[in-house]
Amino acid sequence: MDTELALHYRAILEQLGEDPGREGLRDTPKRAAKAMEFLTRGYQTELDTIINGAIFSSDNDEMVIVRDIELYSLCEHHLLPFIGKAHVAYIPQGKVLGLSKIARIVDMFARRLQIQENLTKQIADCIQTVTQAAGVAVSIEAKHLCMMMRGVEKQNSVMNTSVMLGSFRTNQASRNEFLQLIRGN
Ligand SMILES: Nc1nc2c(ncn2[C@@H]2O[C@H](COP(=O)(O)OP(=O)(O)OP(=O)(O)O)[C@@H](O)[C@H]2O)c(=O)[nH]1
Ligand SMILES: [Zn+2]
Repeated sequence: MDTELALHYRAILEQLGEDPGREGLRDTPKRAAKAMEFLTRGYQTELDTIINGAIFSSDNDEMVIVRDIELYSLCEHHLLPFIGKAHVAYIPQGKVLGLSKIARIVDMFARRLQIQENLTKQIADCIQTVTQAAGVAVSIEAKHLCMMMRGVEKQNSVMNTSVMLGSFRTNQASRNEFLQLIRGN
């Protein structure tokens, strides 16, 4: 029994002039539905489940930075992928977060229909809420297939977005340190 999503994919194939009954396409509606559910699984993700209590007391108040977290998302305008890297930093204030949880938070928001600016802000706000950090900085660089495969067809442009919260907004030195670290200096 095909899911409703699979039936819609079947209708799309018909609209494209294809024969959904031909051998190569017979299971495609089912596969495409499964793939789309995977690519948007962030809608089903519960923050508490991914954090799983991995917040630890610490008196370290120096910047924690996780660089080069790869991300795959879908642009909400064309449902085409955008692909890139996120860099996340925070300045702890009594609590630190399990390392993998930062990447899990990135995925939770990336695996939804997004624009890059909102994705960046949602990650920053979430890390702030979870850690109660003195400051949070998130930077994302990504290439958008909707600009590469279609439309304006620019192959090399990269979009950079960033969000700074708390002391990253008010303290130029923290901001500069973050920007320097994400450039790999
Ligand atoms: N700011 C922002 N824009 C995005 C993002 N992803 C896609 N877009 C843009 O969303 C816009 C949608 O513009 P429209 O004119 O409605 O759509 P379109 O006719 O398909 O536009 P073209 O891509 O220029 O052909 C385009 O400029 C896309 O490049 C994103 O993450 N952030
Ligand atoms: Zn797009």
